[in-house]
Amino acid sequence: MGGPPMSDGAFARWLADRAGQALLGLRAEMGFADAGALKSAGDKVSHDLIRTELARWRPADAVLSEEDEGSRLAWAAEVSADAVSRLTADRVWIIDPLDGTREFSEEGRADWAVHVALWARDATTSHGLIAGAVGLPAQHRVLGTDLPPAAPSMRPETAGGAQRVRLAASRSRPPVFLTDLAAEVGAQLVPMGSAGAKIAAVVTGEVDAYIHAGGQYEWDSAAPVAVATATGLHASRIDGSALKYNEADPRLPDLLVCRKDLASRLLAALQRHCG
Ligand SMILES: Nc1ncnc2c1ncn2[C@@H]1O[C@H](COP(=O)(O)O)[C@@H](OP(=O)(O)O)[C@H]1O
Ligand SMILES: [Mg+2]
Repeated sequence: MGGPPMSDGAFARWLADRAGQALLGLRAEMGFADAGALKSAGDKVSHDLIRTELARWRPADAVLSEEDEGSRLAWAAEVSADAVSRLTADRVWIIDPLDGTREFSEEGRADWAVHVALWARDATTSHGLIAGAVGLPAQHRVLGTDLPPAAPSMRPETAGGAQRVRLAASRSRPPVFLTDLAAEVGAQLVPMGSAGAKIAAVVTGEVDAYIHAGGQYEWDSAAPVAVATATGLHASRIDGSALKYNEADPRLPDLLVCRKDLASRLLAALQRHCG
């Protein structure tokens, strides 16, 4: 029996795909009658699988996973063994075993994802991420930095003028300022679950941008941001500053991911609405 792919990018893809297949199997086995039970089982099955494979194939690396006990704590407050090791480690896997847990539990929805990213101390990128994969099991695809998709091109303008910007946002917790911002820039809001699914939709050109504010953690965006930047997209905080990963405090409450040609226009609008 062969082992998993050796390069970190191909390994991230392999892991995201394996976890995604397990999650599809769980949906088929449990059905949708008990959403709470399906969500809990999904988080656990995917986390356990990824944790086990990382321990087996990358034993020297540290891990930050949404589903680890104490993962949301800032390191300075209450120190768990994992929090200490990841802050001194040279390589840290940042994992969201099931992003869009709510959508995973709703029959027919495909906007949920598995996130596997690798942060490295000696990375030359501003975010520090050197590999990542976003599994979209119900869409039967995995996007990864090992084979980054081509950057989406600008859409042709209509005869009557510029196309409306399609702006993805949370279905359940969109930023309070977003309706006003969308009206100002003439954007159409596209509600969608999962940060990974929304960033994947920007990568594939199904939408033009994703804006989030009001709360999120590093694992919600690490893997999809690694793929987005490998593809040549803009990814930053909503004030334009760099996204940083493997910080002592894992909260990373806001971000903008979009085509590069839209970045200055959207950052200027963000400055007016929440600067
Ligand atoms: N205000 C907030 N505070 C904390 N996490 C948030 C948040 N808004 C969104 N998120 C997290 O970001 C991910 C995408 O959210 P959404 O689908 O609403 O866009 C979800 O991850 P999980 O599904 O992994 O919990 C969700 O929990
Ligand atoms: Mg998440």
